[in-house]
Amino acid sequence: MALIKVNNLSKCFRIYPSRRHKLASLFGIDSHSIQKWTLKNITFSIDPGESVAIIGRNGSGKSTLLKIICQTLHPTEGEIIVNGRIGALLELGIGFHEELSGRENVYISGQLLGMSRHEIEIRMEEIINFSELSEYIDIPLKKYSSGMQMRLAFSVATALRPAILIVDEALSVGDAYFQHKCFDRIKQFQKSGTSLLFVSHDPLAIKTLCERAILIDKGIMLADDHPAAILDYYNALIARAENNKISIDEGVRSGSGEAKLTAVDIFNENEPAQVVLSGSKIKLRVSYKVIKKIPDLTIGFLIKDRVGNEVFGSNTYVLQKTPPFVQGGQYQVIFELPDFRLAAGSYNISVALHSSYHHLSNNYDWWDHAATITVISEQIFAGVVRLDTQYCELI
Ligand SMILES: Nc1ncnc2c1ncn2[C@@H]1O[C@H](COP(=O)(O)OP(=O)(O)OP(=O)(O)O)[C@@H](O)[C@H]1O
Repeated sequence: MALIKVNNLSKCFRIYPSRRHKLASLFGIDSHSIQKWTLKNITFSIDPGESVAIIGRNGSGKSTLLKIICQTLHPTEGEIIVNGRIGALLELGIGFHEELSGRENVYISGQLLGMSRHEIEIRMEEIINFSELSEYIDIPLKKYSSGMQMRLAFSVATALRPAILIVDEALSVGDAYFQHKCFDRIKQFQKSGTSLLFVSHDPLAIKTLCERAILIDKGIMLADDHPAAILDYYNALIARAENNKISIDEGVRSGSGEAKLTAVDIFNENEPAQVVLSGSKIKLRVSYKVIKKIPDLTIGFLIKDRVGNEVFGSNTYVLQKTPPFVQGGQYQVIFELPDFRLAAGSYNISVALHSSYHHLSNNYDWWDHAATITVISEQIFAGVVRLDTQYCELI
């Protein structure tokens, strides 16, 4: 018997132009709302012990689907059958009360997860120990950082081994140490037969924890396959969206236009790539044309992580190279990064044509988010870059 069965499920939200209109709808007066279908005809089932990732771009409907499975939202159409106790770690903040202490929140969210007060009391010490928040457990939650809230939420959600563990992206809020602790517990549960339903943008975590993945885009289920196949599909989807965005949205380009970037492509071991293994050889190919006479040319790139932190940048000026810049010429240059040791995650690359060291002097063309790259890693390390580490013992 399937643990979760989702049959032709659709969800429609009503959007009101104002609070007043929303309030009026409660009294049966609704002339202004519009319908927004967030999920359309989703059908799949999950067997006991199966671990499945839900993958999709922002706003594609993943959280809505999980909330329906957890029964905190009702579907508009279709049915959902759940045969087993759910342990859920949804978006941070759900079921938590800022004014109450950590301990009081454990009682409330534990009960929301179907535990009795007695069951929570028995497990309270273990919940607090796992979260490592004993010093803070009796102060109001509003004093907690988001990482601390995540610790508490995960500890409660996993206090009893559930038949199905549902983890939304909340885990990514925690620090690397606690994330590992969570992953260890998830793996232990999986070994004991718990099914996992996991929403993440982290390809490595998906491949490590799940044997199946479902891709949702704009509320429609596009595919249900092995994680590797789905991640390829997903990356193609992102790349297409990025390209579209760039061609239609001039806001991501700036510059005086004397020289123009025409394409930015990433190659991994000579093959075009969107997903690369940490430590492999990356080539960044920059195509450009020189439209007007310019005094000199510097080509630079800047790699940022998905929250916008600058990870690494360089340019032809600091590399002491002079790229060709004859008026009317069309050129391609390659930046080779032979040991691309970034941590697993998604990065975007901005590229610029300017003069001298910095793009603030004569910015010809600045292309923000010109390319995106997803790094997967077989090695575990903290931070954004894997540095060579030697260990020796002094006797
Ligand atoms: N209560 C609501 N009322 C109206 N629209 C909503 C509501 N909840 C979600 N939506 C809309 O439904 C769409 C899907 O949202 P959802 O949070 O499920 O996407 P998601 O795939 O989880 O996105 P993300 O990766 O950004 O968390 C979004 O356009 C969102 O604005």
